[in-house]
Amino acid sequence: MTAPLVIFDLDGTLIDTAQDLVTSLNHTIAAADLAPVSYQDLTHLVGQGARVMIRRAFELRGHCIGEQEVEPLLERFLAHYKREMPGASKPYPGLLEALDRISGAGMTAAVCTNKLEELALPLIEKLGLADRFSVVTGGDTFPVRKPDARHILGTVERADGDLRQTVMIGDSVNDILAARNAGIPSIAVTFGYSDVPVAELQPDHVIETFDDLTIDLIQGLIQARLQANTAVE
Ligand SMILES: O=C(O)COP(=O)(O)O
Ligand SMILES: [Mg+2]
Repeated sequence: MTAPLVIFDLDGTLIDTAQDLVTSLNHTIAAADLAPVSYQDLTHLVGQGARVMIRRAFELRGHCIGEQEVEPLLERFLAHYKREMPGASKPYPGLLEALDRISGAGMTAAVCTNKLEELALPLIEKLGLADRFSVVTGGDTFPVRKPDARHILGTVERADGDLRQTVMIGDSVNDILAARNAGIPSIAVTFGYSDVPVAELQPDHVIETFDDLTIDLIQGLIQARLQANTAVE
C-alpha cells in the first residue's frame, strides 16, 4: 500500500517568513516612493506568490500596476529576498518533532507552496529541511497553482502518493480550497497569515500548534474521508 502523504504549505505554515517578506517587499516598493507596509497588511497581500503580493501592495497604496510594470519590481524583490535568505525565517515551534513523527510512522511529507520554486527550494535547503520532504512544488511548477486542485494533484503524483491517503495542512484560504477542490481532508493552522479566522474557512480540522499534529489525527482524517467516499459510491 502507498504510504500516507502529508502535504504542507510553506509561508505561514512550515516557516515563519513574515518578517523577511515584509522587509523585502518594503525594499521593493520604496523604489516607487511608497510608504512601507506592516505585518498586519501582509495577511491581505501574501498567498498568491511574489508578483501578486507586489501588485496588492501597490493597490493598498492606491496604485494599480500592469503586468509589465511588475516585472522589474519582482526582480528587485527576488534579488533582495535571495540575498538576505534565510534572514529571520524559521520553522514554527514543534515542526521538526511533527516531521519526525510523520516519517517515524512511515508517512511521507511534501511541500505545496505558491512561493516561486527559486525562493522555496533554497529557503528549505538553507534551513536544513531539504531531506525532510520528498518533493517541493512551487507557484510556478505547474501552469496553475493553489487553490487549483491540479497543484495538489501534481504534488501527489510527483511524491508517488495516493490522493485517497493524502492530507493538506495550510494557513490560508488557498490551501483549504485547494484541498477541497482536490477532494482531500485539510488541517488549518491558526498561527499563519490568514486574513480571516481559519475556522471560517471550514477545514476538516484546526490545530493551534504542531504538537497537535498527531499520527492519530492524520490517520483519522484519512479514514473518515475514505468512509465518507465509500458511503456515497
Ligand atoms: O508566497 C506566497 O504568496 C504564498 O506562499 P504559501 O503558498 O507557501 O503560503
Ligand atoms: Mg501559507
